[in-house]
Amino acid sequence: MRASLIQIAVDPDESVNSRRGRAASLVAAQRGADLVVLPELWPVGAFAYTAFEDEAEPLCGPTHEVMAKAAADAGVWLHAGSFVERAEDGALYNTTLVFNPEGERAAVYRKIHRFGFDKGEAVMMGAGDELVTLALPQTTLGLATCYDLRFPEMFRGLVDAGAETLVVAAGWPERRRAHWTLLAQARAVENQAYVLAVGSAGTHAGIQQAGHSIVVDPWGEVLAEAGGADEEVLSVEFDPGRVATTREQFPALKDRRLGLVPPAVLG
Ligand SMILES: O=C(O)CCC(=O)C(=O)O
Repeated sequence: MRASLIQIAVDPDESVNSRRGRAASLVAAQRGADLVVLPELWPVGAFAYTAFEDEAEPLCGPTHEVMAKAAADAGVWLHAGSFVERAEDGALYNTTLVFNPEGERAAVYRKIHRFGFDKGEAVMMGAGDELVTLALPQTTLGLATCYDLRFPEMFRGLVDAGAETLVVAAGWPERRRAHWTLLAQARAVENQAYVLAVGSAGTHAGIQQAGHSIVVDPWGEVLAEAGGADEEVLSVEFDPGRVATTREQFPALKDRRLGLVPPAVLG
């Protein structure tokens, strides 16, 4: 199976429309790949909070339209990163769309863990509450967005639902790049799954992006990593069958102890 991770640059000098067109061209150039993945909130920028309201789109808005066509033109499964969705009730969500090679929408995932503690996305957006997996012919994807990477229980939930390839679309800051790499490898090792983690490039809203998109195999080995924080397409061939063989040969997931008794409260 071949995947292309598009580590697109999010630059405030480029309009959202222009970046949409450029993203579509980058996707089109990946014909021959099985799966193409874009990062989190690439149309507007993950930290461009002041633009969220103005650039919010309905589910079937311009990003949906352009990405559906790009998937069909390239004939690929397209994980179109995420965009700022305005739901029918007016609430904003950090929403991921996946399209099949015919350009039909195959999955929608609303980011579950919102970043920012008491500001930014955490107060501006609603939280998704549904885990999303998607069966492709070669592997079952489990969908996650950026800050979700810090929550191992979410990934276990995805694995319990059948995920073999965990896709993380991010706008991860350079300041915490070491966490990005470490957590991507940890999620792969503990779940004996592939991790395809794509970040964005450039600097927006004063936040330098980490780039360094990374693909990790079910043994925790790094199969491919972007060279830095510039725009880059990271292409990788991987064997989805290695998830099953790794889980058979080193069956640690079978040794989980669920439902442990909580510690007694003393005194
Ligand atoms: O957890 C982090 O360090 C980064 C998370 C983040 O930037 C996001 O979710 O947008």
